[in-house]
Amino acid sequence: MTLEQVLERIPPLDAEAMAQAKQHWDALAKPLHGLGDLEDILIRIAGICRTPRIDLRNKAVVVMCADNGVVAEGISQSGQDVTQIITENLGKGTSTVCHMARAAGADVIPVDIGVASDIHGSGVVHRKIARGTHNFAKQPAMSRDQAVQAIDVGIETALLCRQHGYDVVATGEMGIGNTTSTAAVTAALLHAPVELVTGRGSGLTSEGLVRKIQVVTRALEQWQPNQHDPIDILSKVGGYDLCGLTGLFLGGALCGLPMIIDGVIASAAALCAVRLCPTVRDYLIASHHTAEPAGVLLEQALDVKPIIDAHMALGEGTGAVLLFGMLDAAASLYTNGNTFDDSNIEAYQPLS
Ligand SMILES: Cc1cc2ncn([C@H]3O[C@H](COP(=O)(O)O)[C@@H](O)[C@H]3O)c2cc1C
Ligand SMILES: O=C(O)c1cccnc1
Repeated sequence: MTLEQVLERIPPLDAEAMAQAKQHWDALAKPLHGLGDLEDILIRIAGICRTPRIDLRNKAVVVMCADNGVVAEGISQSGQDVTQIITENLGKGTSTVCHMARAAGADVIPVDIGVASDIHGSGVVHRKIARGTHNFAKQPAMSRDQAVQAIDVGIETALLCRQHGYDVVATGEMGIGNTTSTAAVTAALLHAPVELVTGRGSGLTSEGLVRKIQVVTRALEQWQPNQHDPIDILSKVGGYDLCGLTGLFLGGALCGLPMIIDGVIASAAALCAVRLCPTVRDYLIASHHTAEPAGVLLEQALDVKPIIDAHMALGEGTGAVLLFGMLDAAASLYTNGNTFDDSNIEAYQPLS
C-alpha cells in the first residue's frame, strides 16, 4: 500500500462503539465521569478498536532509534556513540524504559531505523534507512524518498504489532540530537519562533542552548521547508526516528491499534501525522507533559490533554509507559466493576 493509500483509508473513530463505552461507564456504580479524563481515553480506545470490549493486556513500547548528523554542531551534551549504546541496551532489556516497561508488563521493541553505527546483539529490529541523517546545518537531513521510506517503516511496524496481538503501543525514541530536529520540525510546522520551541534536551549548557537556537534558525532560513508539507519538513530538518514515529501514528490509526504519545519528539511526529491526515487527530492519546518548551505548543496544536504532569524529559517512551498503569487500572474497573443494577443503587438521572 502506498502512503497516499494509507492516508485515504484511515477511517473515522467508531462512534457506535464509543457511545456504548460511554453508556457502560455511566452504568457503573460510581460518580458520573468520576475517572474524568481516563474515562474519555477508554471511550476513545473503544472508538479506535471499534468495539466497546476493552482489552489492554498485551502492551508494547516501540522505540525508534536513529542518529542525527546535526550533532556535529555541538547541540547535545552527548555524542553519537550514546545512541548506539542505548539502542543495544534497549535490545538487551537494560535501558531506562526497559525497567519501567517490565514494571508495566509491556514488551520493548527497539527499531534501528537510522543509527549511524552497526547495532550488535539481538533484540533490535533492523530497519536502517541510512547511517544517521546528514548534518542539516550543511545539507538537508535526508531525501524526500528516504523520509517516505522511514514513514513506511513506522506504518509497517504498527501493522506488525497489530498482527502480533498487541492491544496498545507506546511510542518511544532514542537518538542523540533529536530534540534539535524536533525543535526545527516544530518551528516549521507551527511557524513558531525558534527560541520558543528549543530547549536543553538531555541537559545542555546555556552556551549550548544559544548555539542550538542558532543552528535551527539558520537551517530553517537556508532550507525553507514548506510549512504545509510535513514530508518536506521532515526531509530537510527532521530525523529518521521522527519519520518512523509519524508512520507509527498513521499505521495505528489504519489498523485500529491505540498509540500513546510520549514526550516532545513523539508529539512533533504526531503533528506531522495529523497534518498528513487530519482524521488521525481523534486517535491520539497523550501521556505526559514534557519539560521541553515545544511541548506546550504541540499540545495546543494537537488539542490533546496529557494527564501526567511530572516535569519529565527523558524519552525512550518512558512517559507513555507510565500511562499504561493508569489505563490498566481504569480498564479493570471498566471491565469488572459493579453496575448500579448489580449494586441495587438507583442510577443518576440526567440533570434537566
Ligand atoms: C544516556 C542517555 C539516555 C537517553 N535516553 C533517552 N534520551 C533522550 O535524550 C536524547 C535527546 O536529547 P538531546 O537532543 O539533548 O541529545 C534522545 O536520545 C532522547 O531519547 C537519552 C539521552 C542520554 C544522554
Ligand atoms: O520530552 C521528551 O521526549 C524528551 C526531552 C528531553 C530528552 N529526550 C526526550
